[in-house]
Amino acid sequence: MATPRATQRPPASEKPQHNHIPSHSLSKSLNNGPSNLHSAPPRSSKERTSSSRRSVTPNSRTLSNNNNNDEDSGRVRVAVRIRPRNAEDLVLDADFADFVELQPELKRLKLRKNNWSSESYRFDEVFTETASQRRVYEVVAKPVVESVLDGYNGTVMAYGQTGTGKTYTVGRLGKEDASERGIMVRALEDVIACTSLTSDSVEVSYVQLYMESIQDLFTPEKINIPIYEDSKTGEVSLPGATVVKVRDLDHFLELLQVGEANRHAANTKLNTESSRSHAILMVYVRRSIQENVNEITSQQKDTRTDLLGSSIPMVRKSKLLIVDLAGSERIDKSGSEGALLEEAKFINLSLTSLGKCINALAENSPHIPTRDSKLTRLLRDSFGGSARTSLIVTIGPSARHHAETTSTIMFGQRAMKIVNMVKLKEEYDYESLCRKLETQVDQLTAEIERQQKVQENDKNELEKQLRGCRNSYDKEKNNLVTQVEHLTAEIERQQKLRENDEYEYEKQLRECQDCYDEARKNLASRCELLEKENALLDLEMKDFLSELNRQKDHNNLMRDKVSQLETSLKHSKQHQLENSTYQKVLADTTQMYEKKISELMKQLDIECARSESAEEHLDVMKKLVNDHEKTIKMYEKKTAELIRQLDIECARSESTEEQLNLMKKGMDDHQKSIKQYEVENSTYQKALAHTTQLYEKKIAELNKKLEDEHACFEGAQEELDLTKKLLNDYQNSEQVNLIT
Ligand SMILES: Nc1ncnc2c1ncn2[C@@H]1O[C@H](COP(=O)(O)OP(=O)(O)OP(=O)(O)O)[C@@H](O)[C@H]1O
Repeated sequence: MATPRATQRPPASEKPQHNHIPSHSLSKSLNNGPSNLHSAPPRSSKERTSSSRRSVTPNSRTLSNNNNNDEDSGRVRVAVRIRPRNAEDLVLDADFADFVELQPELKRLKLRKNNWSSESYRFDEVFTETASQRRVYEVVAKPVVESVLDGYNGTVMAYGQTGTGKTYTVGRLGKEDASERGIMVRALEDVIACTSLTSDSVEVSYVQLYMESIQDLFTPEKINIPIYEDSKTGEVSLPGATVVKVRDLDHFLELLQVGEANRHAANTKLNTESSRSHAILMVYVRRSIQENVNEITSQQKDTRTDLLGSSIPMVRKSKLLIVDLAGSERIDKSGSEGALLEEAKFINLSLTSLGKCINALAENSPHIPTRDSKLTRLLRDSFGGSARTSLIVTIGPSARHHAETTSTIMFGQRAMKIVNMVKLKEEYDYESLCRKLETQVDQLTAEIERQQKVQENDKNELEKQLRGCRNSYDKEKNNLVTQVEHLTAEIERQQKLRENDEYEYEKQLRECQDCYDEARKNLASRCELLEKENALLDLEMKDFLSELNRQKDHNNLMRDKVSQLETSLKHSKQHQLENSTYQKVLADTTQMYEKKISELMKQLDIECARSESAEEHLDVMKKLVNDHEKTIKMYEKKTAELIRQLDIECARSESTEEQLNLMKKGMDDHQKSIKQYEVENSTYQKALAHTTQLYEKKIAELNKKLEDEHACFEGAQEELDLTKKLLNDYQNSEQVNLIT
C-alpha cells in the first residue's frame, strides 16, 4: 500500500509501465488453455532470453503500447476459491447450496442474503471445489510470476477465514503428490526454470508476522526483525532476515520444509493447528539483461554508453511476495479468551488495517493508513504500489460461517478496485559492470603476467638453450680440443714410437746386417781358412798318405827285407852259428825299424784324427752358416712386417688428420649457429620489449578507465545519498506534519 499514485514520483532507475509491460513464455501454454487473471500480453518475436536459461526458452517480454487491457493491467486481480466440504460440513450444512451459488463460467458468485434476495459478485476467476492446484496456480499466480521474471514486483496473497484452504492453496509442499503442490512451490519451479544459474540469481527469505513481530522462519531465533523502507524507491525490505540463494527446486523444497516446520512448531506451542501468523515468502529475482541492440533507441544508447564509452549492463531486480495470511474470523465468533484473545486482536489488527488500506485505496482516499500495522507496511508495494498483485480469497462451504464468507467476499471485491502502477525494476548493473571490469582487468593483468611469464620463460628457455648450446659447444670444443690434443699426442706418441721402432728396427736391422755381414765375413774367412786348412790338411794327408804309402812301400820293402832278412836270418841262423855278430846287428836293426814303424803308425793315427776333427769343424761351420742364413731370413721377414705396420700407422695418421679436419669444420658450423642464435635472441628480446610496452599501455588505459568509472560511480553514489537524505528530510517533515 503506497501513497496515492498522484504523489508518487518514479525513481530515476525505474521505468513506468507503458514502456515495458511484462509477458513471459510460460503464459504461452496458458494462452491456449484457461484464461488467467492477468491479460496475456502479445509477444515480440525479436526478444529472446539467452539459451543459458535453466530450461524452457523464454519468449518476448515486450508489450505494444496500444494494448487493449493497458488500463486494466495494473489492477489487483482477485479470484475466489471454495474449499471442498469436509465431513463436518456434510453433517452440519445440508443447506449450503442455497447459501452460496458459484457461476464459474460467468466468473460470478451469488450469496443469498435472505429468503428473497441474493447478491451476485463478479471476480476475475471463480474456482469451484474441484479446481486443481495446477489450475489455481496458472490462473492466479503464474501471470504474477512471469511479471516478476520480467522485472516487476509481484504479490500473490491468500485471504480468508480459518480453515478455508489458504495454506493448502499457497503453501502446500506436495511431497507425496506433486499435483498437490501449492503456489509457493510452483512459483519457484517456474522462476528457477526461467533463470540462469550463471548470470541470474534467485534468493528467498521466509518470515512470519505474529503479534506484530516478524520472525525468521529459516532462523527462528531471529525475532522482531525491523522493516526497512527505502525512502527513494519505496521498496520495503527486511535486512535482518536470512536470505538464502536457491540452487534448485529440491533445495527450495528443503528450505520451505524447514520454514513450515518452524511455523508449525510455533502453532503447536500455541496449542492450535490453525495458522495464527501471516507467513510471507519473499523471492528476490535478479536477472541481467542481454538486450537486443536493435531495440535500444539511440537516446538509450547514448545514456548507456556515455559514462564509460562502452555499454553498461542492465539488471532487473524484482521481488515476489507470496503471502499466506492468518485466518480472518471475527474475535467474538472465535470465542477467544486471554492470550488467544490478545493474539486474535493482533491478527485482527493487522487484517483490519489491511482492510482499511484496501478500503481507502478502493475509494481513492488521499490517505492510506499503511503505517498502522507491520502487515500493511510489508504489503505497501502490493496494494496501490508498483507491484502486480493477485489475491485469492478462500471461502468455506459452511452456511454457519455466512458472515465470514460475506466479509471475505467483500474484501475481495474491494481489492479488485485497486489499480497498481506497475513499474519495471530495471537499473544499471554497476555492481556487475564493476565486477566485469575488475574481472577484465584481472584477466588482462593475468594475461599480461602470463604473457610476461611466457616471454620470460621463452627468454629463459632461449637463454637456457643458448647456454646449453654454448656449454655443449664449449664441451664439444673442449672435447674436440682434448681429442685433438689426445690425437696429436697419440700421433706424436705413435710417431715417436714409430720412429723409435723404426730406429730400433733399423738399428736391429743394421745390427742384424752387421751381424750377418760379420757372420758372412767370418764364415767366408772361416771357410777360406777351413778351405785353406782343408787344402793344407789335404796336402798333409796327401803327404801323409804318400809318406804312408811310402812307409808302406818301405814297410813292404822292409817286410821284404825282413822276410829277406828272415830268410837271411834263417840263413844266418844257419849261419848263426856261423856268424853270431851278424845276428846281433840284425836284431838291432830290426828293433830300430820296428820302433820307427810304430812311430809312423802313431803319427798316421794322429793325422787321421786331425782330419776327422777338421771335417767335424767344417760341418759345425756349415751348420752355423745355415743358422745365420735362417736368422737373416727371419730378420728380413720381421723388417717386412715392420714396414707393413709403418704403412698402417701412416694410413691411420692420415685418417686421424681427416677426422681432425672434420671436427674443425664442425666447430666452425657451431660457431655459425651460435651467432645465428644470438641474432634470434636479440630479435626476441626486441619483440618482448615491444609487447611489454603494449601491455603496459593497455593496463594504463584500463586503469584510467577503471578510475573514471569509479569516479562516475562515486558521483552517482553521492547523488544517491543526497537524494536519500532529501527524501528522509521530506518524510520526516511529512511525519511531523501528520503528527501535528
Ligand atoms: N481445495 C481443497 N481441497 C482439498 N482439501 C482442502 C482444500 N482446501 C483446504 N483443504 C483442507 O482443509 C483443511 C484446512 O485447510 P488449510 O489449513 O489450508 O486452511 P487455512 O485457511 O490455511 O487455515 P488457517 O488459517 O487456520 O491456517 C486442510 O486439511 C486442507 O487439507
